[in-house]
Amino acid sequence: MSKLVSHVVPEWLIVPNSVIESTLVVVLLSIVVIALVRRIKFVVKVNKIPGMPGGLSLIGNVFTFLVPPEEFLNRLTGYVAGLQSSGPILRTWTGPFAFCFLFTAESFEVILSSTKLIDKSRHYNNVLPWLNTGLLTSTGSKWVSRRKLLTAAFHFKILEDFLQVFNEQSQILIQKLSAALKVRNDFDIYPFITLCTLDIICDTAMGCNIQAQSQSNSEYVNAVQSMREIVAARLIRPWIQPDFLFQFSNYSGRQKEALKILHGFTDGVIRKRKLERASHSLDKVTALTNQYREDEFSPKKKRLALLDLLIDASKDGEVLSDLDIREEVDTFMFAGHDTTTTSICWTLFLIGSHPHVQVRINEELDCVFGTSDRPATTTDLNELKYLECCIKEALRLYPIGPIIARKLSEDTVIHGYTVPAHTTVALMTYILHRNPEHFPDPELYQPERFFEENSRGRHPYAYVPFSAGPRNCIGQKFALMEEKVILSSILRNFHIRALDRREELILLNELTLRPRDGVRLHLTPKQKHFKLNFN
Ligand code: HEM
Repeated sequence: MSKLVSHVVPEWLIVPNSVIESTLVVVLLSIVVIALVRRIKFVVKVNKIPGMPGGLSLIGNVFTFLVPPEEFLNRLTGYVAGLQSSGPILRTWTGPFAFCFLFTAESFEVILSSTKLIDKSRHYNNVLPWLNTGLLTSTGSKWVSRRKLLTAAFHFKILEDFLQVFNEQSQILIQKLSAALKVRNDFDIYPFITLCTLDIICDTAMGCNIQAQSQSNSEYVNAVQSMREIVAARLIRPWIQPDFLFQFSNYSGRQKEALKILHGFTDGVIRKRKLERASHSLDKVTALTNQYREDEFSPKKKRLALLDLLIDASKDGEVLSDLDIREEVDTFMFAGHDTTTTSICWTLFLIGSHPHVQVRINEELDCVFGTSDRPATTTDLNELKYLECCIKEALRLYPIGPIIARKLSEDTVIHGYTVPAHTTVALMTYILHRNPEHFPDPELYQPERFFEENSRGRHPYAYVPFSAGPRNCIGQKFALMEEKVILSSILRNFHIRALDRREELILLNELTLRPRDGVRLHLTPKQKHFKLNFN
């Protein structure tokens, strides 16, 4: 063989095996040394930042936070808030991963206003099997182009179109609550609101009516619920976060089943919508917006859905494939219903715990609607200013995303400390919103804080329930509009009283910050032409 080679390759080009081997060893060693030096430099840089006490070498503060789910948020926020006096930024290690907790408006501004620091942390990976890299999870040029495209979908003209859905579904909700009242006056309102917002998001995102409020046991509704639970479970159980370990857990099979239903459903809706559009020769968004038409899922006239905009923008697969469309529709399904449900429930709980706030809302509702039971118009919603302050103040005390996490793509100076690239920064909105400098007596529920005259001069990053900057919540106007319609419908029909006290509630930071045992309310139907006065 070597004779054969020597015929083909000149003698001087043949390198002895020993030289190849030693070169390989040198190259490998150099790679290891470079990686080691980089790692040491990284650790030294991170450790210059004021750290959390009690960390162990190699595993850091992992055990500090290894607590049952219902204790996690309390433990974390209690710990970080208690250490605020040691500095405006706090570093910890969980295993090999460096974390910095941020809780000041100034540090939030550094991260959130940046157009470069847009990478989500690895904690978001748990939703990838469902959402793939849609708007919530994507980064780089993909996120930039999708954000531009999808911003059009939240144009106020399109939102006005959705008002009809918000009103229709709120009406069904009132019927469901009235029916429930025939059995008992106190109950957990959470499941009622969940099904209502699920119906709304299906209709507005996909243009189909799944009638979750009427058939709460539908396959799709159950699959959404399953995924919600699985993603939440992975968030608080680090050992099932890596996919190769997750596949051995009990959740894996359940996730496969749920995804089959969820993706199958979205695929089906996209296919049918495309066929419909082809048969109607509807390829322009404007044509669709102006032309309401029959929908196979519902006998009623239908309006434009977010899906239509995506199909339109897809340019027959040139710009977006069916898979691209699906990941965005799924993202809206995920980001657009649990969030509003939780926010509505917290607002109801806080209004129901503060009778004087409810009296003021009733006065506003009387002023706007009188005794009429007509649906809400855009003008009505603009006039519900006090109700809006109630929603905002609830989001201050209970931000739906109490922690937002980013992975730094470059070294970043925060409060004079250089936080190196690859560190995860955890923005603690829950603590930020309780800073007495911005919100005196921070634990009090005072919607008046958000009156224009009281908000003037407040740091622009002191209140960020929808995040802020280029990666803020794309659905915030949608959310506020939907919440105002649902809340005003409930409060026009019922007087509410919260049955639990705030200090008794156990908070769970799953996908959203929610009370573990729901929101128990006592509902009393309002008499027509009879004004309730609780002074
Ligand atoms: C009260 C209701 C809501 C709250 C409090 C809320 C809050 C947030 C927050 C804090 C973020 C940033 C998350 C992060 O950076 O990790 C976000 C992003 C997002 N939200 Fe919302 N959200 C709400 C409702 C909605 C609705 C109704 C939709 C859609 C219909 C929606 C769609 C999205 C999307 C797609 C993103 C990702 C945006 C991007 O990265 O460009 N959200 N939301």
